[in-house]
Amino acid sequence: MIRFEHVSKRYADGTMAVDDLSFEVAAGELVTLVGPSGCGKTTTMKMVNRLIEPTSGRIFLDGEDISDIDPVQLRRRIGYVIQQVGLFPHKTVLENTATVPHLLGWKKGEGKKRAAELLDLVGLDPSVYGDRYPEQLSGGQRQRVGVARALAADPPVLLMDEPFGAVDPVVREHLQTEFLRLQQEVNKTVLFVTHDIEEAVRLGDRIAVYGQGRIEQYDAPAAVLGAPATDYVADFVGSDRGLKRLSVTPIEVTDLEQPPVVRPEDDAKSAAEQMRAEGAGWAVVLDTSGELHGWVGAGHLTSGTVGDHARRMEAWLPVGASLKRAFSTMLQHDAGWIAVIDEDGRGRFLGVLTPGTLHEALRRSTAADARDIPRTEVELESITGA
Ligand SMILES: Nc1ncnc2c1ncn2[C@@H]1O[C@H](COP(=O)(O)OP(=O)(O)OP(=O)(O)O)[C@@H](O)[C@H]1O
Repeated sequence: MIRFEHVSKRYADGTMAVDDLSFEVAAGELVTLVGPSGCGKTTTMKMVNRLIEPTSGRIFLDGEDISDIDPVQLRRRIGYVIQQVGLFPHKTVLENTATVPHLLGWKKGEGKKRAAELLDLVGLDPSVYGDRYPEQLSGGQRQRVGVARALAADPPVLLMDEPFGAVDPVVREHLQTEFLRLQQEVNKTVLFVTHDIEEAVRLGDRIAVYGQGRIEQYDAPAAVLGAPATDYVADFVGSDRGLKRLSVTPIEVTDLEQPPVVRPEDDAKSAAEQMRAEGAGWAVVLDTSGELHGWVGAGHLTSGTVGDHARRMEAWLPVGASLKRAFSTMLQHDAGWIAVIDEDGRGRFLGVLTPGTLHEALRRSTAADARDIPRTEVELESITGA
């Protein structure tokens, strides 16, 4: 969808902002550009909508060389969101959002209708916020209007330059979560500039880690964290990259252990014998439909049925949740294991994750496999990254 071919940019004063850049962003992909200040991220982005012209090399949009496209036409295909938002102070939120449809000559009613839909989509009720002026909004709300406005003409491509940079960390995380949900719906091709590796990892399908004017690594978040291509990247992602990687590695069914399973109606004493025979101190209690009922310790099973002694299972997660959530759930409930259930919300029990299997799951890192690195070769300092 977007392809850079040997693109360089040297400014008039001789600064080499971007040096022989080649990379490709697939349709519907969200790529984060991350790196220290001055490494050329913004220059890269502004070359896509021709706010800056490259000194050499070519950029293609959907196979078309963008230097052959009229800049005004080009920008209609590309939404642009920046940190300072740039809302018009004397226009209402609804008018601001309808700016591009208005410029495109849509009928007034159609533009406003579309603007209202988009405000809704970014979590701002148009009946509450539509008639306000930008100064009557919080920083986070203004950013949302910026995103809505960029989406108004439904461009296939979005360029976002530190769009959530000016808000506090809590609002920022909230905006990130909302944006990820929005992206699932609108499925744009997105270039997203940030200097925050956490944000890059959280949002990106792929991350381009910039050194000075160059991309040092272009890979999935788990690969960047699990197998940094250079010392520079390792340094940039931080010594706690093992921890960060927990948040981008999902629990998979193959990670799970299968503990002994008993039923609520089972006789307690025979269940205890069965568990001892298997060398297990506890078992998972499932009802007949395979749903998680709770758990039970062998030591309690002295009389009656298993159901009389079963305890509620507090520590559980759906499959696909991140290993970070798994670890955090273990800590929260002071649990040595957590139950993992079906994603569909019907609660079918799939197995348990223990600290040992969690560690293994982190080792197997899908990204390491994708890069043909044998799992056992993936360096893993420890899950605390020490
Ligand atoms: N118009 C310009 N003329 C000369 N040099 C420039 C110009 N614009 C940017 N630069 C320089 O080019 C380099 C790359 O700048 P760019 O804005 O692309 O970096 P960045 O990675 O986006 O940085 P930041 O995270 O601080 O926004 C920097 O050294 C910067 O000083």
